[in-house]
Amino acid sequence: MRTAYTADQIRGAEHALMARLPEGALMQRAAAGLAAVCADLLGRVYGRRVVLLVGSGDNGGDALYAGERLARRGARVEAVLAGSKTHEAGLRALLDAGGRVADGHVVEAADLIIDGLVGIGASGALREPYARLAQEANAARGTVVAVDVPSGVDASSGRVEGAAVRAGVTVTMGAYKTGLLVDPGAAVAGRVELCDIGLGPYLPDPDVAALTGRDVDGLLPRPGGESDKYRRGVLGVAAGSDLFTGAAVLAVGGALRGGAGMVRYAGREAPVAQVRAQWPEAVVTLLDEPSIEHVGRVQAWVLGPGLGTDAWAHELAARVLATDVPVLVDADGLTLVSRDPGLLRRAAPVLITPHAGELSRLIGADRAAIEAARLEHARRAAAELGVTVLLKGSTTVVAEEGRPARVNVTGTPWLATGGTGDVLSGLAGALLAQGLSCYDAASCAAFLHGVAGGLAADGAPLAAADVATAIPAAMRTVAEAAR
Ligand SMILES: NC(=O)C1=CN([C@@H]2O[C@H](COP(=O)(O)OP(=O)(O)OC[C@H]3O[C@@H](n4cnc5c(N)ncnc54)[C@H](OP(=O)(O)O)[C@@H]3O)[C@@H](O)[C@H]2O)[C@@H](O)CC1
Ligand SMILES: [K+]
Repeated sequence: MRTAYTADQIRGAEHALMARLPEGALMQRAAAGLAAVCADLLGRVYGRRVVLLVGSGDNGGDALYAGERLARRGARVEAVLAGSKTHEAGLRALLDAGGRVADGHVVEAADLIIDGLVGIGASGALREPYARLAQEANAARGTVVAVDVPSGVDASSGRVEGAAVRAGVTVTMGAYKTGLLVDPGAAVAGRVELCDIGLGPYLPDPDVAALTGRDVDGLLPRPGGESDKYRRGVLGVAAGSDLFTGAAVLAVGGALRGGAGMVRYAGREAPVAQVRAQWPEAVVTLLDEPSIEHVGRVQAWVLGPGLGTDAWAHELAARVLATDVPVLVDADGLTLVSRDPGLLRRAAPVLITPHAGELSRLIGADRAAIEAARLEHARRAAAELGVTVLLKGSTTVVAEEGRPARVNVTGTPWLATGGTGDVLSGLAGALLAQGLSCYDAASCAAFLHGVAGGLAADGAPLAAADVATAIPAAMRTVAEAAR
């Protein structure tokens, strides 16, 4: 499990650790780690041009001391002093080692640029001249190494307001910051290298966590010798309509590949015909009425993909949500519950799987605001609606009250195509039916869906059905990662 922390949590741990160490020791550890990564990136250090972008706080101090170390190894190090003040001891150390303060534009010609403008002490959008320097670094040919977080990224949320450094590598001190795992911050952090400065024992419970393949493998249900199709978990799927038959086919496909013992599909004529034709494995019930009375027992439901939003669909949604088993609500199901929030008031667990637009209707927030602060809005929705939220998008986030939010780190931009969400719903539903909690089912499904998308795409476009087909291979991939 990769864990990450807010700026305040990091600061608290740093204070506790600093109290036990001589002054400046932590910054020296940070600088040593940073310089080592930079030296690796440069290959040969001697004679290479390194530019330090130095802000007024300790983030600039880290950059200056790392610059000192590189200067001692023969690099030509120049510091651009951007702040109203500068870490004095750090600057002296750099100058003593042969480094210089830059006069004029040096960023463009650098082999390596160290972004020490701001770290966890930043607030709000980058001011000038920081914002201009961030843009110069982004336009330069040299590798950009961010200290702690790329400047312009809010360390606690991943939020970016205005300009931000786009790093090739981020060397983060002591522990991951939440903003390095959540877009848009994650997208500009590049490869993240964790520099151990001894913070571990002082860290509190994490703010967010990201599952690894090993974690997912450990959580996935495995059939035992005495398993039969009923004991392995039966999933009900209420999806599809005469207009949208494909959503039903894709959700059932995701569910069948997700390891459910059996999938019961219930729907209207056209999707029933399609599901029957595509998936002889599914047990299909044609619904004359919006009722699930004759569907048979299930351990969980997927409700909503392609279901439509008419009175018939509303009635079916009400019946499904009136059961006492976990329900995953997606797509049209989300539209129905946003019109009739009372439907979500039930004792059994609910997992909702919105994208930003669907979430905006559910909690009355602006879509762009949700995209900019995904974690905050997913948490808000979980608290306000009393459900588990899987917010889809550039970084998929799983939020549930009282637990650290989970951030998904797998996936490919090729997954942004019609129908992949239906596959995800089927997969997550299958995991729910097998007994995983909403929290674990959502985070494992997001992880596997991302891996399956990568395998299916392999650098080229994919169709949603390919993702469902690739789910077993994704499960084998996480099993191999765990070995
Ligand atoms: N503590 C430790 O033990 C260790 C800490 N370490 C390192 O220290 C970093 C934290 O250092 P920090 O607390 O000094 O804050 P930091 O991120 O440098 O920025 C603060 C300065 O930025 C400025 N500023 C703020 N917002 C701004 C904006 N929008 N646009 C422009 N300027 C803005 C603000 O200036 P002011 O507003 O006062 O002019 C303020 O002075 C941390 O990320 C890690 O790298 C490591 O060495 C490990 C040990
Ligand atoms: K930085």
